[in-house]
Amino acid sequence: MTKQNNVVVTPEVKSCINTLISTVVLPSAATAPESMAVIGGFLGFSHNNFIKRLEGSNVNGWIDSMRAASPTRVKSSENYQEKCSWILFHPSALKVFDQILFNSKGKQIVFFLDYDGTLSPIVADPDKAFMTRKMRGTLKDVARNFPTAIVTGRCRDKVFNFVKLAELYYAASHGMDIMGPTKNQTTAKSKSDSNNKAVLFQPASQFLPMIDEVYKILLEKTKSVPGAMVENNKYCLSVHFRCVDEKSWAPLAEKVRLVLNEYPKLRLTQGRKVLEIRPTIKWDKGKALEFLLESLGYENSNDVFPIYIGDDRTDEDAFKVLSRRGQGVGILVSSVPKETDASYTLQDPSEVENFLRRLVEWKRLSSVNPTSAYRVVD
Ligand SMILES: O=P(O)(O)OC[C@H]1O[C@H](O[C@H]2O[C@H](CO)[C@@H](O)[C@H](O)[C@H]2O)[C@H](O)[C@@H](O)[C@@H]1O
Repeated sequence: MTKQNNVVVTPEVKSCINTLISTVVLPSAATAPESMAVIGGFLGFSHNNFIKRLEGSNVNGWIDSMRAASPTRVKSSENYQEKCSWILFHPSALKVFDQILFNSKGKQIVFFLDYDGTLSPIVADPDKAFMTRKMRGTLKDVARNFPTAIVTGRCRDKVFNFVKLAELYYAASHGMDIMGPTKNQTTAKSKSDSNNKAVLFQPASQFLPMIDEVYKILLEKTKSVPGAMVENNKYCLSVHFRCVDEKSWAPLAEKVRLVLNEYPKLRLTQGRKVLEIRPTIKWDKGKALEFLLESLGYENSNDVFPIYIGDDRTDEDAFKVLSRRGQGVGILVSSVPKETDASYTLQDPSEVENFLRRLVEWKRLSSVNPTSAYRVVD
């Protein structure tokens, strides 16, 4: 493995470069894919069709964005070239595992993990997004070795019922409900709630009545759309359209828009086949990450190496924070090219489990024999 201009050149990357050189750098005019361009010796491509913000756009914009969440298949050759370009800039975290370890040298690794699509596979029924037993075991070991937080759009109770580990931090409802570990002593500044749990921060409490009200209205308004489902995530709401026929996406989006017109203090964002309704406060997963780092005593510290793993658009706020701070790494879970501020990728939750397991194993070896700490642990 070699490193050129910040791009890690694995054999896979090398093969991609060769393919790209033959098909893009020296293309015949007829075959050059429109979306790709040679930029300063490197290859880039337009991702505009992958991400569009819903806020402020009209209903047609919303529908485009809902479609963009599941891009239609491009021709397989184009798809391969696009993927090659993407892999160059966002290599697999498993392939650059040693480099990540090297960069974390002497620093405290802190884990931030999204839930749906990261620790559990995406399934049609949100109530059945179970984590495997293997993942839970690995997560338990991760938390034994590193401060670990689940950062999710789900409400705290629901995600806790899936994860069932009291030793973790939970930043639920897109970070609007942050709780510390209840099992072991935590160094984070906390106060106790009525159940004697270490509640750290709930910046949107005043929105609870409004969210409840809108939940009831949306349940009523969307019940005529087959497959639509409204989920109450306490400080935010999810309107799922994964099981809705594409023909009904526009009417569904219109119904949601009409309801939100009456609530200017709520905003709409989008996740994976889901419209997310949230308070307009300036709070997101990125802010939650910063809050937790501060609570752990790493506000202005260079001695910390946060690793954030997530699959969703909402995780991009956290990737941006890491890239702005120049600290740690963001890892996007995706098997297809997406616009992202993450540095690395993992394909699916089983690769996430593999990555976490390797870090636990490295930690075990390094405490047994500190000199072996930065050797490959395959
Ligand atoms: O921040 P996350 O932990 O990724 O939560 C984001 C949303 O995840 C859930 O929805 C997603 O997963 C479902 C189960 O696999 C899937 O059916 C749905 O299409 C996905 O969007 C959750 O149900 C939402 O409430 C979260 O906001």
